[in-house]
Amino acid sequence: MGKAEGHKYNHGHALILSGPPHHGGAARLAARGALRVGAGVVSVGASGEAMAEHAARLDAIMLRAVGDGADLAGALQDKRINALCLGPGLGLDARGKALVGAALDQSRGEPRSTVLDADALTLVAADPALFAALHKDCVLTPHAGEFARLFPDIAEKLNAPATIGPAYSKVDATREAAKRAGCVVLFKGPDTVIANPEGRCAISAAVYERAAPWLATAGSGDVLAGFITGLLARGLDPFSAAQTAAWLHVECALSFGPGLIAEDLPEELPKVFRKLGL
Ligand SMILES: NC(=O)C1=CN([C@@H]2O[C@H](COP(=O)(O)OP(=O)(O)OC[C@H]3O[C@@H](n4cnc5c(N)ncnc54)[C@H](OP(=O)(O)O)[C@@H]3O)[C@@H](O)[C@H]2O)[C@@H](O)CC1
Ligand SMILES: Nc1ncnc2c1ncn2[C@@H]1O[C@H](COP(=O)(O)OP(=O)(O)O)[C@@H](O)[C@H]1O
Repeated sequence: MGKAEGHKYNHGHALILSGPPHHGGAARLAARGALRVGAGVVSVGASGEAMAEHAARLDAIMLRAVGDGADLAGALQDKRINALCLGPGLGLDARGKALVGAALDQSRGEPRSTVLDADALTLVAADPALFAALHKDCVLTPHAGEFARLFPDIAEKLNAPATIGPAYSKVDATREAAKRAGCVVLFKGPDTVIANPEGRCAISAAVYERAAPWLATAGSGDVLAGFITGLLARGLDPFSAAQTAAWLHVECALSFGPGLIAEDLPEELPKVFRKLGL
């Protein structure tokens, strides 16, 4: 996690796509998370109408005009952009859907590491073609509601009362979902489960001495999506990026304590890194 050498582009360029004007907070939270976790460059991609709002709120984070899917495809000609995040505050309109389609389009060659969260998950759940376009460098970060939209049959099995043992668990559900999606799935909650399509699985539990109920605050999931995107930009593989981000997310909450709001999470990272000796 330490930054031993190199210039900013050696630490990756993360692009966070934002949605309509007046809904930019979630994307800015994700961008701040990506920057604090160590991506060398972070940009927010916004439509023309949303640029002024972002410009008034961003300094170290750069801004790039991304009006539609073609603009995103154009931006991705820049191979230094090595991680994408779509979903936080993206919206469910035609532009949001076109951006998710362009992000997942593999016809340009090597697929980009891509975090799909929030509205992007709802869009993927509603469109079989988008679901089919998911690839091994994607990370899906559903909460329970989004998980049920994406994998209704798996959620039904998970939520059914167990009549004979062993019960079908959140670990079973997340592994099955990752296999079906063909990518890493991070199923959020106090008992966050991360699985990859090959069956590898990790649990990031925020319970007992690691209980962090303050994480149940608007926007904390957006910051987690940003942490994962930043770690992907830094070159971690999807499973390691998701696992490390989930652990750091809880560490930041524990370090800050009660009263936490989403904005505090990225700002707590330097303290957590110092404690780790980085
Ligand atoms: N500061 C900002 O700018 C912020 C902006 N944000 C942005 O807002 C947009 C909408 O995001 P969203 O999360 O509010 O709505 P969405 O997921 O579409 O539906 C929520 C419904 O799902 C259900 N549900 C079931 N289980 C659940 C669970 N574990 N956790 C949560 N929900 C659960 C539940 O239904 P219920 O269980 O109540 O029947 C609930 O009514 C999106 O773009 C996001 O990025 C937010 O990130 C906040 C900060
Ligand atoms: N009681 C809890 N204890 C620990 N972590 C929690 C708790 N409730 C929610 N979280 C975590 O907080 C985050 C909430 O994300 P999400 O539901 O997407 O909210 P938002 O859309 O407002 O950002 C997830 O990382 C989840 O694991």
